[in-house]
Amino acid sequence: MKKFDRKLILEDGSEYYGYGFGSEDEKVTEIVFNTSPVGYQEIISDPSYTYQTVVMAYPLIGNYGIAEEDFETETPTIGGLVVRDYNDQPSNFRSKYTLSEIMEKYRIPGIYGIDTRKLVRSIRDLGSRKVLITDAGTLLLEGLCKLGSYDIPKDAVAFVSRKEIQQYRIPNGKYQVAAIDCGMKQNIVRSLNKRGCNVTIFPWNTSIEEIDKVKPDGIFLSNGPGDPMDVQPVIELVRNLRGKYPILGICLGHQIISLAYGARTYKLKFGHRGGNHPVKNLLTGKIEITSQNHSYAVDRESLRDTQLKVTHINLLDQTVEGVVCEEDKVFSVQYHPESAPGPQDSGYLFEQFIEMMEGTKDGEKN
Ligand SMILES: NC(=O)CC[C@H](N)C(=O)O
Repeated sequence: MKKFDRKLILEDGSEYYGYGFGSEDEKVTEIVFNTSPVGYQEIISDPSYTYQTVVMAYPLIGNYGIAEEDFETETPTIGGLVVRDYNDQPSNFRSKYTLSEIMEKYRIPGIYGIDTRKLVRSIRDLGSRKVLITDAGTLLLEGLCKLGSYDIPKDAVAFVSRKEIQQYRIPNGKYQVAAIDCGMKQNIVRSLNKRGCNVTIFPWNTSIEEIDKVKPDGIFLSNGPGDPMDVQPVIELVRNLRGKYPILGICLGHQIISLAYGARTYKLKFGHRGGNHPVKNLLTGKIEITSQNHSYAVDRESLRDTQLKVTHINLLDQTVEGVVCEEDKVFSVQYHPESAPGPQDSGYLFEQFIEMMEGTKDGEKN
């Protein structure tokens, strides 16, 4: 048997030996798991995974390679990737690179040959926690010291957000959407463009004056990494924008909206990451199968004293998955209607946003 050359050390002292792929960097990150059977390219390039190492519960990863058109961001920033079996010989006519090549390019360490069933169970039992990905020869004590002395940075949104305004215009675009980039996935831009929206993307710390200048029909608040409480400037921005424009928020954007209206957020034990989470739409009674990727959730009790109403709940653990303030034309969801690959049940939320913008265009603006 080939000799192990890399390993994971977790805060509880457990070690998992395997083989390296991607970059050989040593890193401390937070360990989480994702249960989607496909979508590893979108996962490694989703900015929401900044400073996190993802364990893929599905055992075979890499087999369809990497396609130029499928990146969620130009520069992937995920912390690391852990898989059971890595396939370095993709078979797919769209594939341009192997997963390992891209992970090497963006300095993302990978490890394969790991008992991912055991590791996922340990994350479920003990929760998400810090992990060191390192050479197989690193001593356990040395690794534990590194884990203990390193705090995961809180600047993830500032790190991944665009530094300049960027436009994505389409021929005959009917609506102008101003998007606040906290780590925005490209498929959200594609989803809006496809439905007739020009999108102007602003850095996370933009001012309301800058946004007003483009005369938007609606505001979009993006997904993004880290704790929503760490992005106070965006929470403040939403307090000023609400009531002035229709607003749609996704994931981090949903948490930011809830905080702006006075609700609270909290960290889940190990979060929700996968492509088959059932969510109930309380307004229609329908159930959607959704794609999810989050560690934090909005506290349901804390919404009571706000202007927000719960619109969606997760049927696995009853957590809040969507809210609305009808008066202000503000709504948001914790999951991903733009998901690709993934269930398409929730695409109607973009149509709902467009209807709100259409209503406002007709002179209903508050
Ligand atoms: N995908 C996201 O936007 C994630 C939001 C937030 N960082 C969380 O983990 O809950």
